[in-house]
Amino acid sequence: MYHQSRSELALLALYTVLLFEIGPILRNVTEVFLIPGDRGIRQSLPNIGKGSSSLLLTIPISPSLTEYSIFTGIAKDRTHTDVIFDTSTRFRGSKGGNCLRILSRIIKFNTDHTTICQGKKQQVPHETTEILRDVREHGRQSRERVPFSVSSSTKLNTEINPRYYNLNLAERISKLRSAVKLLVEASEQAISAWESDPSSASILPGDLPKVPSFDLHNARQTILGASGTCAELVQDPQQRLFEVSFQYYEARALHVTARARIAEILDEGDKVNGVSIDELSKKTGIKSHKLARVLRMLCSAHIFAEGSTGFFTNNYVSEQMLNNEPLLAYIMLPGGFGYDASAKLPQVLVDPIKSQSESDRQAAFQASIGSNKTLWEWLEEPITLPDGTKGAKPDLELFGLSMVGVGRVQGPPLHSDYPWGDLENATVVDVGGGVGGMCIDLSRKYPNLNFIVEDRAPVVEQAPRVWAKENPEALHADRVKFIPHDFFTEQPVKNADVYHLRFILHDWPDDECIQILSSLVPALGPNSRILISDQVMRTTCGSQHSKSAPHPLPANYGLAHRYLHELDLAMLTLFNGRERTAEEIDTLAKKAGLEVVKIWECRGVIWITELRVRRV
Ligand SMILES: C[S@@+](CC[C@H](N)C(=O)[O-])C[C@H]1O[C@@H](n2cnc3c(N)ncnc32)[C@H](O)[C@@H]1O
Repeated sequence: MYHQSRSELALLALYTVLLFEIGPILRNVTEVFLIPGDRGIRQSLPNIGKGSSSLLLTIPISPSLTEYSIFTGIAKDRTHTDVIFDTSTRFRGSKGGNCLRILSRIIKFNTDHTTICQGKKQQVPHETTEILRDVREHGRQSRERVPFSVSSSTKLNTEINPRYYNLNLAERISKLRSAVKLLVEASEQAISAWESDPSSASILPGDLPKVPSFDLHNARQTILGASGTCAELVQDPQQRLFEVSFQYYEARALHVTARARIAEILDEGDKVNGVSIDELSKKTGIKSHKLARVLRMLCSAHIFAEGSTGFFTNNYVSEQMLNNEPLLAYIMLPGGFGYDASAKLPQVLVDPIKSQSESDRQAAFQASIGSNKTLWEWLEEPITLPDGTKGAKPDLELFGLSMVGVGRVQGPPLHSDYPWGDLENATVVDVGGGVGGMCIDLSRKYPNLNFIVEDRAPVVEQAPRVWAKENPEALHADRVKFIPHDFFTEQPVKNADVYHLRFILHDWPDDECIQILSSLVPALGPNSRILISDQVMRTTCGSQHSKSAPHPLPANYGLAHRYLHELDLAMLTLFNGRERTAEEIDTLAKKAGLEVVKIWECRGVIWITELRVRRV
């Protein structure tokens, strides 16, 4: 009786407080902590405040007003959005449980989602155990932190401090529902695109990727973006940070398997039951349990499959590595000098001189090789071969081949989504065109176009051999010429219809890009255009130059944009270069006397930005 009246008294006080003082705040409550016992709350509070939880207010069930004011005093210093209940030791028997139930009615939260939080090393008092049991009897989890639920009718608070945006549960729920809806709708779109064109659903190893229909492309972007948004909302945020921090091991695992040619070994073995890890170990020389762990990491990332324990097969993703040297080269490229350079990036970014530098001789790459040579100079440096003679660095060949690999995968949308066909028998000058990878593909698709491939002398020297294999007709019909040319000097081919630069500007800092573009200007005729084939960076904030992803996805489709950021940081690491936004390209263009007239959004990661002489 005594305890009953004390608890009722406490509840009355609490009810008054809830109604007049904290009622409005409770709309933002995202988590509830149940702190067992007076001593417990003192021990727990500091931990809660410093740890993972968030705390706005303590609401002691204890009738002790002194204690109450201590707790609210602490709470007032914090600007979080949780509630702590102090189930005082004064509540005995099952009264604590009753209090909890009554409270749940008053503030309309569901005790299913009450967080039970205990202070460190604290002994659970008898009555707390009863509360826990009481909670459990109602089909709840106990002693575990469970998110506090807000009814779906709860209105979103759009006026919350953005700092605590992610703590607003109502917003989180609404976002998750919208992301799942997008995921379902976009998946149906992808399925119907696959059903109307089954060849769009798969790609055979070695085939050029098919350019997807616009519907399928949009659906893919949305599915990836929505998956990322769902993961962000449901995953433990601290665990997510750990995961990203260690993510480079996924890349390392892929490099190991590409180097060891695992896909090919699996393809030669038993495709139904899989190849045993012992056999893989024998063929690669990598100790079996070590290789198994590397492979299992990739299986969990949906690359390779382990059908039964210790037996591996290729899957739809890993089989793309079969007999595809250019693709393998591009996969392995970031695993060598690129990876070594990336290890220096954190250090270089805080170096007072190097961090401020925009020079392509002061990037992380130079810190990793211990000299100020550019990547191009370093690649061309001869090395001493095992027989004592001088020869080319293996990285040089790998780089050349990898450009073919990336071009094959990312090129097709560039061929389809720019109106090359309207140019009829135009001349395309490929500036820094390598051996002409882009032009080879265009020459096959548009037989009326003519090409001039320009690059540094040692590169263009290799080009005729490549064309003789890839498109001998174009070579014999004199549709292609090769000119050694340094793109920092004036363009020798005048009045061409197209000056094309693929994967060029992103390799260079701004000043060099302005110089490259300025060197083209004197050659431009009235109908000349410059086409830049590079990634056009979009941020999560969106841009007036490209369509934003549907709400609630990040404007740039988040996860779908991941590779673009990876490349952007690779360019920073290797050259102090960058992948640029439309606004940044426009700024460079203007400084060179040009302007962006159109961004051609292509159905892939690279887009085409069209520049013309600036109208004054
Ligand atoms: C990333 S690769 C791109 C190659 C080609 N555009 C493609 O898409 O496959 C950059 C190219 O720029 C060339 N390059 C670097 N510096 C150059 C310069 N000063 N003048 C001309 N080409 C240069 C390199 O030899 C290399 O072929």
